[in-house]
Order: sequence, then C-alpha cells, then structure tokens
Amino acid sequence: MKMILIGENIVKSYGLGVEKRKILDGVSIEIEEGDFVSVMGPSGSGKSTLMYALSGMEAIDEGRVVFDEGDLSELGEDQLADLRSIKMGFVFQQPTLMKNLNILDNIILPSMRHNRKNTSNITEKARELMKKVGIEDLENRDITQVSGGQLQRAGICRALMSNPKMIFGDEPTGALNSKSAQEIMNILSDINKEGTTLMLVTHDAKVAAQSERILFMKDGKILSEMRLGKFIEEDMEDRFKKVTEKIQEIGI
Ligand SMILES: Nc1ncnc2c1ncn2[C@@H]1O[C@H](COP(=O)(O)OP(=O)(O)OP(=O)(O)O)[C@@H](O)[C@H]1O
Repeated sequence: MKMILIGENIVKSYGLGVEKRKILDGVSIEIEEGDFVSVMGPSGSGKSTLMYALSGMEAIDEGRVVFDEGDLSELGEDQLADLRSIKMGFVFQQPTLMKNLNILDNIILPSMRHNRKNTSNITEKARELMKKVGIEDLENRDITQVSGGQLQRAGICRALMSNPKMIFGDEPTGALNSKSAQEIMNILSDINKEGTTLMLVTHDAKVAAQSERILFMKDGKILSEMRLGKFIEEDMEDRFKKVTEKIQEIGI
C-alpha cells in the first residue's frame, strides 16, 4: 500500500530563549493511503501541533514531512497553500464560515480561488456534496440560522470541494451533542470508505474507537499505537472498551 503521509523525527518548539518549549519531540509517523487514524492524548500533548506540522501549516524545526511523495520542505508558502487547498481538507471543531455569506456561498468560496471560470461546475459540486451530507435544503440559510451539526456538515462539504486525498480533523465532533457527533462521524467514515485518508485529533474514545489506528501522544511523543482494523458497527462495544482500557493503562 502507498504511504500518503510520512513524518520522520519531527521536532517542533514554540517560544524563544528561556521560554522555548519542545512541543513535538521526535515524532515519526506513517499513514497509508485510505487509512483512518485518530490521535489521542492529554490537553497540551501536541496533537494539534502534530496535525499542523504534517499538513505544512506549521514549519518544523527538525525532521521531514513527505505528503503524496513530495517533501514539504521543498515547497514555498504559495505552493504549500495550494497543496493544502487542493490535496488536503480541514475540518475543525467550529467551522470558520463567513457571517455575510449563505451556506452555499461559504462552501464554494475557497474553490473560487482555483477555478474562477467554472462557477456552475463548482456550484453543482457543492450541491451534490450538500445532498450527500443532508443539508441540500439549507443553501440559502445564513450561517446563524442552522444548527451546530448542520454547520459542521457545511464545513465538511467545503473541505471536500477539491476532492482532497486526505482530510485532517481537529476535534470535528467536539462542539456537538452525542447524536450530531455520531452523524458527523458516519459522514466522515463514509468519506474514508470511499478512499479519502482521514486523520482525526480527538479526546473522545467513542470517536477514536471508530478509526483503524489510534496514536496515543504524551509530552510531544507518540507513546503507543493501537490497531483496531476496519470499523464494524457490531464491534463498537468491544473497540470502545479496548480504547478506554488503553487510556487508563497509559494514563492519558
Ligand atoms: N502558536 C503557539 N505558540 C506558542 N505555544 C503554542 C502555540 N500553539 C500551541 N502551543 C502550545 O503547545 C502545546 C501543545 O499544543 P497543542 O494544541 O498541540 O496540544 P493538544 O494536544 O492539541 O491540546 P488540546 O487537546 O488541548 O487541544 C500547548 O502547551 C500549547 O500552549
């Protein structure tokens, strides 16, 4: 299987002089195309920083990141921005949508940067995605007129507009009630089943239990890894138990 993402010995510090703190302390990671990886760990352990380092959002101090066979250190800022907007998709806890635009326009806005001429194709694609995630009737709504779960669905549509190879999710279900959270997880799982690689940072054992692999981080290092294999709904209870036991065992 082809590796979509390789991180080798990543070191990243924040701050200067006596304030300098190592946030990633020699992290190595390999993610196969089509994989679904969750990252768990205590608050401040470096999970989000790892995600930003792997997606080229944050420069690293040492080590190497290779995404889709390209070394990120060889790319300039503009090339990195292009890579992120074409081959990667991002879903955050709270989607950052524009208040003065309706849901549809928010979804298509980032795609206009690359494809100004073909707006009808872009709109068609956005409507197709909105249908897929069940918000097709909300395109004219203001972002203040929809629920948190609906807003997150719009965020997912926006992330999928460029058919990215990989989706990075930083607590994508963190702000949602458990029903909406599971609905978002079902959407993300379906996207993964269709071949998109998925990496999620989460505090939620139920979310992590639905992934194929879990990386457990502490103090800027990957402490251990759990391989759960492809998610099967019937195994949820077992998987959840395994994850919670591991969390207790390693004390995170
Ligand atoms: N831009 C920054 N400048 C300085 N320090 C930062 C910066 N971003 C993150 N940090 C610090 O790095 C550490 C790791 O942050 P990070 O967000 O990666 O942790 P996390 O494991 O994702 O935590 P959480 O679960 O709370 O989101 C924290 O102590 C944080 O305060």
